[in-house]
Amino acid sequence: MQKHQVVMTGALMPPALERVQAVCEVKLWDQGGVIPREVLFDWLRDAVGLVVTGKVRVDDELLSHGPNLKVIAQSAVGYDNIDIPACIRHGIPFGNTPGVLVDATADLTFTLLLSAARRVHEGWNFVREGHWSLGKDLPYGTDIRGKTLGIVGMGRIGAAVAARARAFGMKIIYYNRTPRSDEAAIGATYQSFDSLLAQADCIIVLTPLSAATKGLFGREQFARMKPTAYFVNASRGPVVDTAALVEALTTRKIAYAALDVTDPEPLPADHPLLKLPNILVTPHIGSATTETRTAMSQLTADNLLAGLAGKPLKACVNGEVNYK
Ligand SMILES: NC(=O)c1ccc[n+]([C@@H]2O[C@H](COP(=O)([O-])OP(=O)(O)OC[C@H]3O[C@@H](n4cnc5c(N)ncnc54)[C@H](O)[C@@H]3O)[C@@H](O)[C@H]2O)c1
Ligand SMILES: O=C(O)[C@H](O)CO
Repeated sequence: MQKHQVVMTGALMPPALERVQAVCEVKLWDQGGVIPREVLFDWLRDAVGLVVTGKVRVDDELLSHGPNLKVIAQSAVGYDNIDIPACIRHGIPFGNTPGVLVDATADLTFTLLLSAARRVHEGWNFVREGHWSLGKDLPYGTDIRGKTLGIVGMGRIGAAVAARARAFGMKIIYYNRTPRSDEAAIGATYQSFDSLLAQADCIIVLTPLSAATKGLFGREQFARMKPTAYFVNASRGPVVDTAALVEALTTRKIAYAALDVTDPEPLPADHPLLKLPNILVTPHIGSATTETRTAMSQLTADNLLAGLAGKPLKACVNGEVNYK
């Protein structure tokens, strides 16, 4: 039986990769970094399937180099790098990985808040430098019990963060594109964006990146927050204006930031954010556990194989596409 020609811009986890390789001839970019665009264009010429991992921009230009593409599957829930209208124009279904990464990402997001509030990483650095007693170099942290948490983007991951925050005794308010009909079950109260900014002791951002959310947090928004506010971003870097965040942290418009995502990514070693004392940064590891990355890879393989068979994808973003 002739195998399907598939391009992968990075490896899926072994069990999923093996499933795909059993029925597909896979051209895999395994040299680290982002696959150069010219290489990708060349590889796409005969491909019927494309698996995207990492920062690959899928647009009209790319799709025009893959005239035989029947499906694109990305191992991530966020798809701000994919031009969905272009996929529809080219008649290509696009699949992502919602749901399976909710708990891992919510765990990491809440860990960022706790680590920042309790100065965990600073404590560790302090001990490694040979210190022990608290002094001016290791200020007290802050309690989160009884504090107001504002979640911006109350979707799947936002609701899972709310469940964790409830267990820690926080009061939860949220701002979303539309209020949720199940907010009583989530234990959160809808607020306007400005009201949330003014009331929250801690703010967690979990919206997708879109035209509406790019730069949602800028100078004006940081100025509206409490000077004691903790700010956590686990969505996408460009939802925050980085220069405005640096200024807000430097001038203590807000107290502290913890970021799993930044703009740019990766942050250059000499970036101003990394020089600040009141920040914690992790390298976009929200979903990075073995179990979750395996589940994401399996769902990506499911989407790919369904698309190659001309069947509806398990998780399809552009469900209205006419299957080739
Ligand atoms: N740090 C990581 O590793 C990591 C992991 C997974 C997801 N993410 C990011 O988290 C995002 C959310 O994932 P999810 O599965 O919870 O998605 P989701 O679609 O379930 O939730 C997103 C929520 O944001 C809301 N929203 C959209 N636009 C908005 C706007 N303009 N203003 C206010 N709210 C808005 C939506 O109504 C929805 O409730 C992803 O798109 C991705 O960018 C990051
Ligand atoms: O969107 C996602 O799934 C995460 O950011 C992993 O890339």
